[in-house]
Amino acid sequence: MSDGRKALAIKLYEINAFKFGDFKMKVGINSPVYFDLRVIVSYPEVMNTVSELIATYIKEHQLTAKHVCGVPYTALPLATLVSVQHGTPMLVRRKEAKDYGTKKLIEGLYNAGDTCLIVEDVVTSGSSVLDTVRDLQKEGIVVTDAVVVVDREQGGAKNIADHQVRMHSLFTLSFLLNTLHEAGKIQRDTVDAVARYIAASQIKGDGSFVNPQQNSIPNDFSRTKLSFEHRATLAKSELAKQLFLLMASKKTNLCLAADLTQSEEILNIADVCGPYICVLKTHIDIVEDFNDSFPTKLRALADKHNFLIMEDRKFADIGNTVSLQYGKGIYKVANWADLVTAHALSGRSILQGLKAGITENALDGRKRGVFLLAELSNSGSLIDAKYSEAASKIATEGGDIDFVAGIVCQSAKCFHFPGLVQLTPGVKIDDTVDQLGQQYQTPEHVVQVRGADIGVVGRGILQAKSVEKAAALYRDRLWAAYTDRIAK
Ligand SMILES: O=c1ccn([C@@H]2O[C@H](COP(=O)(O)O)[C@@H](O)[C@H]2O)c(=O)[nH]1
Repeated sequence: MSDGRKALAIKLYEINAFKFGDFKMKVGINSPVYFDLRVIVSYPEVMNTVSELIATYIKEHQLTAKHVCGVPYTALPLATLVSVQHGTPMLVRRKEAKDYGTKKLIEGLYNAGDTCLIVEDVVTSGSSVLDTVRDLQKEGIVVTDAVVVVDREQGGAKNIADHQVRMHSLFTLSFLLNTLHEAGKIQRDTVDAVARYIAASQIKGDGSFVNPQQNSIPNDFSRTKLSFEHRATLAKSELAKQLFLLMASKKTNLCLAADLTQSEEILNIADVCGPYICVLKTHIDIVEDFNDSFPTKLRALADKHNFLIMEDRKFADIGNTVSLQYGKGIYKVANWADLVTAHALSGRSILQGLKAGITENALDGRKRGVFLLAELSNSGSLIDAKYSEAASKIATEGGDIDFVAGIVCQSAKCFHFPGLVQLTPGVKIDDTVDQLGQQYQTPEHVVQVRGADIGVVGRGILQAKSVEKAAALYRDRLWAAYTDRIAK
């Protein structure tokens, strides 16, 4: 059972059902760790494993009951599988009574005095389990046990036991953290920081906190407080990991937007500014004299100065077209760009399309990654908060998150996952706007207020008298803003 549980713990982490960051909880405080077991319905093999583990647990501990009931809503499909596997009839608790027909809160066939076992996904304070227990008890149903997938160890087990219901868990938070640490997925620091946080935020049966000071507990996992080195250990994408480590070792979070139309100009500026940047960003379709040797020369400079190349193509079509645009045509972007940008407009298929565009020719031993656009820097952009949220969801949930290195956006609130890189364009020291809608902020503002990990500078460097001095200045100010941010 233990090996099966360990494998499942790692799988839950890999599919982002278990994540680190800064999450607002139902109990009113923010948490550095969050379980989102809703995602497992998209992974039938995970659903199967979880429900089999619950069924085995019930059998081994002889938790026999006449019915099984899932706490709405996430645990409902799990309870259904357990019911079918055990041949135990299910009861369904409605969260609100229908205002027509039977107006019942508990659906299914039962008699007063019947026993019922509760199934729940995650327990924090235990209040959701107790709400279900209460509604069952109102019908005269007897509840003595609840099986939960994850016990966050914040007092829920005791609060539930105070109502004469035993809580059994497949996983405690400590077990999950230690398993991930043993498997090399997270650092000891992460385990210790979460443990400190959980110990300091124990919840009593009435929903109040044991430690009245709990609101002052710092969440060490707010992404803007973590170092790039630490965030590299939490990244799910190889390119995000590489970029965090590159920034940390080279001490630069400057991306140069090389928006020039002649290939020689781009190569010259890449050579001069290379020592100061972590990423060089191109718009290959503005280059007037493109030929096949240009990407080869640019790659050589990227290797010489240790920076990554990002083609800011902002792909936005259906998956099939995007795969052709990425891998084929004159530019064959997939062959030379470490990173590309893409709009989230067409949904998840954009990621699948891009992955499909990486052809045999592009397999040079390097990984590829994408930055999804969740916000734009220009005035009058049609992107709204709902769109940004949906875009960041695509970047953090689902089977292709290993391909997403980061998000292009303008605000720290846009996403929470510390394993993604925030790239923020619109950085200039001496202007606030251009003639065509671009809006600029200072390096300090984008990093410390807007949450940028990388600041993108184009004309601020390209139009300077000395591009090298300007690159050094932007590098210094962006980097100092980052080091101040994590020191505070
Ligand atoms: O929201 C966005 C997304 C991308 N960009 C790109 O960044 C640079 C900015 O250049 P500046 O000269 O510093 O204005 C440019 O390549 C844009 O295509 C952006 O500005 N805003």
